[in-house]
Amino acid sequence: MDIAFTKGHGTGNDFVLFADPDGELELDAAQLAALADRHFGVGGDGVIRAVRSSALPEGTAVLAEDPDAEWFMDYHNADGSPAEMCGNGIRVYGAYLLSEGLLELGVGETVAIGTRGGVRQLTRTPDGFEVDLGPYLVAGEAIVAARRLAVDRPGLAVGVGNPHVVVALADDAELDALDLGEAPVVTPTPPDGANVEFVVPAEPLISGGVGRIRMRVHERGSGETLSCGTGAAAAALATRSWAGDGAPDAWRVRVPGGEVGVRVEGDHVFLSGPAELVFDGVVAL
Ligand SMILES: N[C@@H](CCC[C@H](N)C(=O)O)C(=O)O
Repeated sequence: MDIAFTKGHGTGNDFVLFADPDGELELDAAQLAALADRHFGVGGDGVIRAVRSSALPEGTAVLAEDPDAEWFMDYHNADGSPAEMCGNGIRVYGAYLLSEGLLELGVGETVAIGTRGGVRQLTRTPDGFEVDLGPYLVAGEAIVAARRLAVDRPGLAVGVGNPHVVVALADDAELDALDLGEAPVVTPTPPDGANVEFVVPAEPLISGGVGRIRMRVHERGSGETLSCGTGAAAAALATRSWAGDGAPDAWRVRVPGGEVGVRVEGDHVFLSGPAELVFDGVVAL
């Protein structure tokens, strides 16, 4: 079977995207992992299928939540496992729908997109997209061990549609020394696994009313990546909660692949950043 794909990324978090509007291509986990394989396939941190919500069983709940959510982001990690949400992926998905002529959206306009985590509102901005990640939950403590981390550290569980555990480190040297080639061990084990973010404050933490942090991430199902949008939101939310009263609502999160913006409004958290399409091709599966 030949699949026409587009390769895209958001701050270096890269994806293989393909269109299957009517839900005719049900790829299994091994086929999805083969697409994402960096040696034997196209290569990516995840695979995104553009499919109409009406063509999927999950779409029933999505369309009940928002009948305007015509398109569903069918997201899978590099190992072929499904995930509820992808913050970088949904921006790249927006760019892909536009480039394929499947969506019309002017700057400042918003579209509803279905995901396994529910409907997300995606707004086109002059330099990319902003997504409303919805209501967040900062709750639950854990202990995290990682290679080259001298002592285990406390972690804070954050839910933004998908599960995260955020760990504060002392400084850049400690962050740079981490070996994320192996998954950090989180205790107690999260029932559905977790993405794990390690953060350090910038110096100063807050300038011009904006909080600034650096982050590295080990993603569930994908390993260490150059960026994770939902992870950046989780990292900003955790740092904001540690900072206490008076902490800013706006954050800039530096990741190995660039920088994204996070802002908190009420009980919702928003993520903004670029979305790049890099090349198209056809791959035989
Ligand atoms: N890179 C994504 C998150 C992708 C899903 C994640 N690995 C999970 O399993 O929850 C992002 O930008 O948010």
